[in-house]
Amino acid sequence: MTELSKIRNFSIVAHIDHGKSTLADRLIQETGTVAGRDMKAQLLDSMDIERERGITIKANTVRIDYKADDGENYVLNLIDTPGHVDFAYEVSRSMRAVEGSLLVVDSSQGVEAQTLANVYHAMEADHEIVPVLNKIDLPASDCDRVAEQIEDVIGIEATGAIQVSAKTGQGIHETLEAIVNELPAPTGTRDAPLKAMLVDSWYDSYLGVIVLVRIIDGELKKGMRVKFMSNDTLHSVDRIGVFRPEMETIDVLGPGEMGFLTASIKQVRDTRVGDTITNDRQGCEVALDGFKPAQPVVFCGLFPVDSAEFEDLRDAIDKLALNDASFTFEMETSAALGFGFRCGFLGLLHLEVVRDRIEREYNIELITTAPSVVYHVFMRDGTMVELHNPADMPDLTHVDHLEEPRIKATILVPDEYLGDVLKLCQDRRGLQEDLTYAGSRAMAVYDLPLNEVVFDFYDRLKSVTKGYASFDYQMTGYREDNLVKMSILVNDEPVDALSMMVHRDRADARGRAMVEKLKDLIPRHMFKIPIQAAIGGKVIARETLSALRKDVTAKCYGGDASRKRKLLDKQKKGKKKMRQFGKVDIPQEAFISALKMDS
Ligand SMILES: Nc1nc2c(ncn2[C@@H]2O[C@H](COP(=O)(O)OP(=O)(O)OP(=O)(O)O)[C@@H](O)[C@H]2O)c(=O)[nH]1
Repeated sequence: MTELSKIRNFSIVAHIDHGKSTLADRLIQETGTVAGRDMKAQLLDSMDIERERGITIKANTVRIDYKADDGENYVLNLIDTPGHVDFAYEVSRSMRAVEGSLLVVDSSQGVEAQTLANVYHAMEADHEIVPVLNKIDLPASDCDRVAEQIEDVIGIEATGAIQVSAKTGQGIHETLEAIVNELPAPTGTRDAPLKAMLVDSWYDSYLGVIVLVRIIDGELKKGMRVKFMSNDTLHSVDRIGVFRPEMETIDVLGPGEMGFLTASIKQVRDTRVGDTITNDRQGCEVALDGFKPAQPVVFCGLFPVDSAEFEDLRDAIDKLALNDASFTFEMETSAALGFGFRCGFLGLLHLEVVRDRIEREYNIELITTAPSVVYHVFMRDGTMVELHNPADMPDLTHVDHLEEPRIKATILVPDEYLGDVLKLCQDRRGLQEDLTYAGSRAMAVYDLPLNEVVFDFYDRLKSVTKGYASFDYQMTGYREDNLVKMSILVNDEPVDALSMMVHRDRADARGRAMVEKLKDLIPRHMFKIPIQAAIGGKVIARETLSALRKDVTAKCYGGDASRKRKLLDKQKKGKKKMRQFGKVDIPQEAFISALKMDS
């Protein structure tokens, strides 16, 4: 057990790619926590996908022993936090488990949108913040300019900021000294009942659920019976330990310390992040302020391309959910796509990560339907229903009005692209809230409907600014607007998987674009096929797919029966990849392509 005054708990906050993981690796390496030859790049990013995409998803932690220049031995607990907007919630909750942060800014780039978003989380958690200017080995590095920008935009003193190259190792020693000397030690009482914060949990196939904890007061020992205060469940602690970064079991964790416990817990869902863990008897009286659970904000349907793989998909989703309590799912059937699941995600990146993992780790090819946000539908009888799927829109005669989720988006962009960014935001029904300048960069703050952002906003933003813009958002609440459900009818039959919610003013343009696209995607049949977009009973756009006149067997001059059969068989095979709608076959790719909003 370590004395409180010798413990420092901290996180690193940074914009994506500014070098957070590289710096963490260096700190670990410099202190000899991992022998040089065991060092692989990006030690803390554990999942393959994280490594490939270079993004950190699951919060992780590592305990570092450091003998400081004052001759004392310190224990430094570094909590790793995800850097992407979708996981802002994980950032804010893990911040509450530590007392300080290193603010890492790439000195060749400067402050970006996620620098701001993440540093605000640190400030909200009352952190002491130590600024670190990274990548000073790069020729474009300009520490004075970036320090000034940090002072201007964030409002923290940065003239004396530590100058670091996580690549060459320069400034790493100074960083360790700053952690010891500038960050506060934790406080807590050893001879009090146990009070520990459940910081995170994940599923491990050997050990079951692993729970990351921060001890506030008291001691956590192996063999103890503990209570999770949110639901009064009791557990026997099998094992406790720390990450260095590999797991090492120890006997006791005291106040101020961070580590893990296992207690034969079967599912991540049985643990609530932010919960308070205490003794089963005579525990602490007041629980820590609970955190609100993360709410999925983007929903979409996942269907197997090959309907025979539905059970495999169910299996994959069950397994993924073991480790990801923020992802929700329920079974869905669609006339067009068969059996699948309607799934809820924290954001688009989260959706992509889950979809990639299903395709890659479980080898199931998927059809993803259009992502939709959650609308609030206010009925005439005064009740409100949440609408997760446009196909479930109630009968309009019972609906009073609709509300849609809005976000506050912060975009940082070099001056020369500002015009394009403002236009993009305007096009997406954005309302400007603020526009300021820091050096040659502009910061625009917009109030936008989430619905206009989930699809391809980020891609468009990247492309109009050649990748120079950075973007971050937070949900702000719901607002009423003139929203309607647009249905698509093929040969006079409504096709549910293609219906979507749109703003009334945009409906005509969307409808037109959609029917034109479908006309290209649906093959011609023996008869004429009208393709229509409609709101309620009113058709707002229409195309007609002309009839196919040629009979495929016509070339066979009646004579050769086997050849004729072969041709018909071939035609039948081709049909398998289609879904029949009334009398019309719609190829599967039509569902995805038609919904893509490339303007
Ligand atoms: N030249 C130079 N490159 C660096 C330095 N530090 C990090 N990099 C590079 O910058 C890139 C991003 O570094 P990461 O450590 O992955 O960035 P990150 O902030 O952890 O990114 P996420 O984990 O995706 O949030 C990598 O290619 C690093 O090799 C540095 O001091 N100098």
